[in-house]
Amino acid sequence: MSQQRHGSTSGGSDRANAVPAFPDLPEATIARLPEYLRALHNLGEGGADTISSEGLAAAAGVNSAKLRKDLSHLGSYGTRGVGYDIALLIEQIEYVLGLDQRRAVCLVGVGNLGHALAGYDGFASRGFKIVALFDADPSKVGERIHGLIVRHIDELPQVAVEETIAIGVIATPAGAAQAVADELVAAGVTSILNFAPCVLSVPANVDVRKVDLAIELQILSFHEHRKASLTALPGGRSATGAGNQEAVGS
Ligand SMILES: NC(=O)c1ccc[n+]([C@@H]2O[C@H](COP(=O)([O-])OP(=O)(O)OC[C@H]3O[C@@H](n4cnc5c(N)ncnc54)[C@H](O)[C@@H]3O)[C@@H](O)[C@H]2O)c1
Repeated sequence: MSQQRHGSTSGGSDRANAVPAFPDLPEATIARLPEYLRALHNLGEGGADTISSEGLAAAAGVNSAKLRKDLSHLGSYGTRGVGYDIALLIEQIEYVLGLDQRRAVCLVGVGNLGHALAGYDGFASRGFKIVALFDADPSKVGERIHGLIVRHIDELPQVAVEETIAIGVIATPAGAAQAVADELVAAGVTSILNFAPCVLSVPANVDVRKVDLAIELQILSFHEHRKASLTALPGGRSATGAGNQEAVGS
């Protein structure tokens, strides 16, 4: 779930040639771009310079026609018989996702989930640095987690300016999440990743994405239910093929 905003930018001259004036991308395409990026990095690290659309689609776990359509939105069509230039495509996707700029992240709520997120190396390796941790519980304030000291939530306005925090992650109980979102917005944060199981109300210029693993499990439960009902049909119809893969959160 998200409210997506598309800014406009002229970009540098090389990039302006590589990517059409800021592309207006379907939400589903935006959600798949990080999957393509991850697959491209893996392929590049494996020594490949180019990749066919079928190869990249298989590595990203999507259908190749969908991948070609997604990449055509970036003005990237590959070369017949050669495929896509991996380094160029990485540059194009990183540009569109804005990953060529450092984005400071803060985390609010340093409980069970917050501890795990604060210690996750995967953010830094993908260009996001958690620069501050906040909690309202005085017994947690001052605790050091992976080199960062937990600060009281009251320090958020000052730290948000000092660290130019762009993205706030909420890992508080649902009952506190709206108040925390309001504090993040008041501190100038315009993108929020919400792990709390609730809907946040935010101004139109603020983007929110929600992560809820329970919802993903409920969707898988639906598919289990559907498969069981198919095999229970007379004649025992059963699903075949490669199965469906969707990235969590897409
Ligand atoms: N999205 C998911 O898939 C997923 C998975 C697990 C947990 N969750 C959710 O994540 C949230 C955190 O779960 P948890 O198990 O870590 O909970 P927790 O109780 O261990 O931690 C919550 C932390 O938030 C802090 N907090 C409470 N109010 C605050 C406020 N106003 N300002 C700052 N900090 C505040 C608490 O002091 C505590 O440290 C819950 O909403 C939970 O439902 C989501």
